[in-house]
Amino acid sequence: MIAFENVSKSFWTGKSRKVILDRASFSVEVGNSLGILARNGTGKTTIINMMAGLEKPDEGRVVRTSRISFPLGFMGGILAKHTATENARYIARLYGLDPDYVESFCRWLANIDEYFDQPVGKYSSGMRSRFSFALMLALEFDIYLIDEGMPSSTDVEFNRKAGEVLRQRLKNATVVVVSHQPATLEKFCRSAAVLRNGQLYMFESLEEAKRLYDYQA
Ligand SMILES: Nc1ncnc2c1ncn2[C@@H]1O[C@H](COP(=O)(O)OP(=O)(O)OP(=O)(O)O)[C@@H](O)[C@H]1O
Repeated sequence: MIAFENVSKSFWTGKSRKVILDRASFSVEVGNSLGILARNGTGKTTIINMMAGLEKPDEGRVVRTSRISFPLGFMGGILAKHTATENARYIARLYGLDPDYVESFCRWLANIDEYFDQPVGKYSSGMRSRFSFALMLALEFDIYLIDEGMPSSTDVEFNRKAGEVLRQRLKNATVVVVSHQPATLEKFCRSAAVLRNGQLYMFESLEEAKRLYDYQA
């Protein structure tokens, strides 16, 4: 579970205060995948980062009682001067997993051939995003955090394999997806929420959430 208790978060823009959350309380339960609809620039990444523990609220607290992933595509734990092999094995040890399994899973999914043994700093952006996505799926989490859907990969084989692995994972895991597009949420989520004026409004279904989201358009 991830619970936001009276969480406030805002940024000073140089001219005014941009409010992301204003004393907001809500929770994400394991087993109930949640899609959050929010317009661009209203705080999607900030909320996902607070769920992951990468950013702190100004006030209130975020309680996390499950194994929560880093956000999909987050490269913060991957060192550019090390190879994918070294990164995968190091992160496997940090999470108490078998390094051989994590390395071979990432080799299979990321589809970057001999570059797997080159420093990550030499990768194209597509290779980096495939590797970070493979790494996230190799680790076992209760809740996966996804910012704006799947990575936009042009690698057809990767998209097919990654989509299949994600579908398998979601039989047992929960996902939180933030997006400005309802269509992105349809694939993953059971319930939905709308971020609006510093509050997160929760709904049982995406259809209900879309009504509030459309209303403000
Ligand atoms: N560290 C920061 N300092 C100042 N302003 C920030 C900071 N981080 C984010 N912001 C501002 O807060 C707002 C929300 O940012 P955030 O990246 O969470 O939004 P988003 O909905 O994910 O945006 P996008 O859809 O464009 O990626 C934006 O106006 C952004 O400029």
